[in-house]
This record gives sequence, C-alpha cells and structure tokens, in this order.
Amino acid sequence: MNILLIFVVLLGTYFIIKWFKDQQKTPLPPGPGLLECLKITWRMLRKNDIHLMSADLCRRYGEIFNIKIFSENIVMLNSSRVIRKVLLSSQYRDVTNDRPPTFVKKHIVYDGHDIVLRNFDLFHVKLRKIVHRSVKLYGDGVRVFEDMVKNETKNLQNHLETSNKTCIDLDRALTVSLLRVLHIFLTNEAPIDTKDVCETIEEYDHFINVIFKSSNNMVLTKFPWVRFVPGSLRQMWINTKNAQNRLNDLYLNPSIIKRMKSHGKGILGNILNEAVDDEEIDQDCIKGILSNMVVAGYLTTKGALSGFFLLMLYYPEIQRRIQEEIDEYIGRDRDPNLDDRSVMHYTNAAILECLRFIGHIPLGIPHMTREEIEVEGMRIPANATIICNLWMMSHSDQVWNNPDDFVPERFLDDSGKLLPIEHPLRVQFIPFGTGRRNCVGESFAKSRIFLYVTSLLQKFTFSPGENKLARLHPATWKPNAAMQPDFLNCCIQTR
Ligand code: HEM
Repeated sequence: MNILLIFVVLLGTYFIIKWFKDQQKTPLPPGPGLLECLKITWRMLRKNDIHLMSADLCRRYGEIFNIKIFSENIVMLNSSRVIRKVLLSSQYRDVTNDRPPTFVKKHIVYDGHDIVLRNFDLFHVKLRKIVHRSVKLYGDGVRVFEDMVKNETKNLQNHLETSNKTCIDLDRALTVSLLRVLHIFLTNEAPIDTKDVCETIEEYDHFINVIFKSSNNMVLTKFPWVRFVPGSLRQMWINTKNAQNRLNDLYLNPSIIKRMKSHGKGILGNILNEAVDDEEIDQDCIKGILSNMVVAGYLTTKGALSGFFLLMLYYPEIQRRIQEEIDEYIGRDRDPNLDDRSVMHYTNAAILECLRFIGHIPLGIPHMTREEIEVEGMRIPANATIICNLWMMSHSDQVWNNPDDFVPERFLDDSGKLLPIEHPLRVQFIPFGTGRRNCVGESFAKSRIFLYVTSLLQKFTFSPGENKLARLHPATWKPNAAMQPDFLNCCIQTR
C-alpha cells in the first residue's frame, strides 16, 4: 500500500513539474481539449475519416492545430502555405522530413528500409534518384513511356470495343490495364500471366488498405504484440504477410532476378544492378521498394482515373468539351502523345480539377519532426507527427469557390488557357506534396492519366445508361490508403 502511495505521489509530482515546465515554453499549436481529443481518437478507431472533421477544427483553431492522440502530438497543417513553410523552407526542412515509427513501417515495410517510410538521409536521396531514373520521363524516355502506355491503352480500347457496351465494368477494365503498365514499369516486360499479376498485386493492396486503416495501424503501433494474440488483428497480420510473400515470389524469384539483372531495365532491373555495387541496397530495401511501387504507383493513379471517369458520367457536358478538344488537336485517327498536353488546356484543367475534387490521398503520408521547432509563434515538439491535410487544402471554402462543385474552368484564365504553375490558385494546390518527400511518381502519374483520359475519350463516350452510379462526393468513398469510388459500371458508345 505504501509503495503504491509513493508511486502515485511520484507520478503526480512528475506531471505537475512537467506541466509547470511546459507553461514556460512557447505554446503548442492550439487544438481541441482532452475530451474532444478522446472523441477524435474514438472516431479514428471506428472510421478513417478525420479529414472530414477538419473544416470545423480549422474554423476554430486556424491553419495549424494540434490533436493529442494517446498522449502523442499530431500537428495538422491545413493549407499549402503552412505545408510549404514547414516542409520546404530552408529553416525547417532538415528536421521535418522523417516518417513516424508505425506498425506498418516496422513490421510490413521492413523497418523503413523502403523509400516511402524511411527517414530522410542521403541514402534516401539516392533511392529516390534510382526511381526517377527508372521513370525517365525526359529525352528518349518519353517515347519509350508513350509506346509502353500506348500498347496498353490500345488493348484496353479493344477490350471495351468487344465488351457488352451497355454494362461495362470500367473499374475492372482500368484495374487490369493499369496493373499491366505497372508490371512493365517494374520489369520492362509485358506480363505473360496477367491474371496472376492482377490477383497477386490486388490481394496485397487489399490487405495494405485494411492494415493502413487508422484504427488498425493505431492499435498495432501502440500494442504491436497484439499480432500474436489470436483474433482479427492477428489474422490480418498473417494475411498481409502471406500476400507480401506471394508478391515477393512473383517479382523477386531467382529466375526473374537473373533476367532483371541481365537486362538492367525497369525499376527492378535498375535497383538490382545498383545493389551489386552498393551493399546498403539490401534484400529488405529491394522488397520495400517493390512494396512501395505496387501501392504508391498503382492505387493512387487508379483512384484518380476511376474518379475521373465517374465525374465524366456525372458531367456529360464536360466530357463533350474534352472530346471537342481531342478532335481539334489530335483528331480521331492519330494516337495521343505527351506533346499534346501543351495545347490541350481544357483537358489539363479537367484533370487538375479532378485531383482537387476527389482529394483521394486526404491526409498525405505523415511526416515526423526530428527536433523541436517553432513555427509562427507555436512550438512543434521533437518526434511530433505532422499531417499535411491535403483534403482541407483542396476543399477549403476560404480558397476555392464552391469547393464541392467540379469546375475545370477554375484552372483556366479568361482566354481559356491553363493558369500558369506560379498562379496563386495553382500555388494553393499541391496534391503530390512538396519538398524533399514530394511524390517521386508525379510526372509518371500525370502522364499516364493524360494518355488514358485522351485515348479513351477519343474513341468512346461514357454514360450511365441503366447502371447505378457510385456516389460522386469523395467524402462518401471508402477511406482507403488512396480513396476510390466503390464501383464504376457504365455504358459506352463508340464515337
Ligand atoms: C495521382 C497519383 C498520385 C498522387 C496524387 C500521389 C501523391 C503523393 C503524395 C501526397 C505523397 C506524399 C508526399 C509527402 O510525404 O509529403 C507521395 C509520395 C510518394 N509517391 Fe506518389 N502520388 C501519385 C502517384 C505515384 C506514382 C505513380 C508513384 C510511383 C511511380 C508514386 C510514388 C511515390 C513515392 C515513392 C512516394 C514517397 C516519396 C518519399 O517519401 O520520399 N506516386 N505521393
């Protein structure tokens, strides 16, 4: 009893001293009190949608606010201005570009030996360069990329042409096509068994989505031993690891490694060859990058394209205007190419507006502070999680007129030209993040989206027909690692 009393007194004294010390420091960003933080934690445990609460929290606490979850500081940055300041400015960027230690980082992505979840250092810069080099969207690389995507968009066109045109599962068709492109991007070879490729990657992505859910990731991060306790979390952990083993067997089996090393092309060929001279690129690193590519390189673009075509079903007038632009600059016979982007202002605006409207990576990928920093009179402690609230950035009614409407014209000037990248409205919009951890696949993703959109709308008109449409507003979509509409059945007409 006495020992317990001493313990309680010591603990109480510790918290009182800590509280007094904290009072003397620069204050943390404002934020909800204890009770509301508990409510938010509870909501995160049940749903994965705290981005939907952020408008209200921003109104009350401003562009930067702090939420305490399990006694940890989660600092939300709610505009591109503060995101740039904290992640990009020379004052802070050396200490704001790590990733927090999560269950997924430690136990799924090989203790952060990958690109997406590893902490920032020179080796990280090197790995990013290898991926950039593999994407190679400059010089000859542009033609190689165009030819690779062109083949696949042609396959997709043929598939759609021969399907039952009154009820196309466009979501499925896009999935298969994008996974084939991903396979080629990884291996520089067309898949022999498309079914196997699709099943393996889709299975892995499914379990990553499940384990990434805030509730699962939060519980497992706090109590990692739960993965050994019989129950649903253990089963999920086993399923994810099994799916990951199958992915590794598909892409990193001895015969494929031998082939990749000998031709040295595609992301795997590149990385395996680099590994020969650099022992830091070990097995875990290669597996980690493979995992990154099948999640970041596929789910994101798939979400954007499915979202885009759902928008076309809801906005036939906008679809028609894009088709008119295609007819004017590309015509019906020539294949679209990436040079066409420079003159197709309306199509570019519609793609940008789609990325804004769907905001399908609502909270980006969390960052972590290496040291304590002071931003605009507020203290962000060391090891705080920083969340870039990309949802708020693209849906704030302080920045966007009627943010819940899909209006490509907002990205056009009076003469119908795309607003330049330095225009204040474009500066507000950074769907691919910014600074040292910005998206490695940005130009790859944008180019792929452009080629898919133009080659499909060149040949077909999409309409709902008798099909039920998924709900349009992304606030209603399942909050996965990258959100997508639930389904995309539609009717097509050859033009
Ligand atoms: C519409 C498509 C895409 C969107 C909206 C998107 C968005 C993002 C965002 C918001 C981040 C986090 C930035 C940060 O942490 O501050 C990111 C990181 C990343 N993305 Fe993408 N992405 C897309 C497509 C792709 C593709 C196709 C690839 C692969 C080729 C890719 C690879 C990566 C990687 C490797 C990172 C981690 C970079 C790092 O931590 O250093 N992404 N992306």
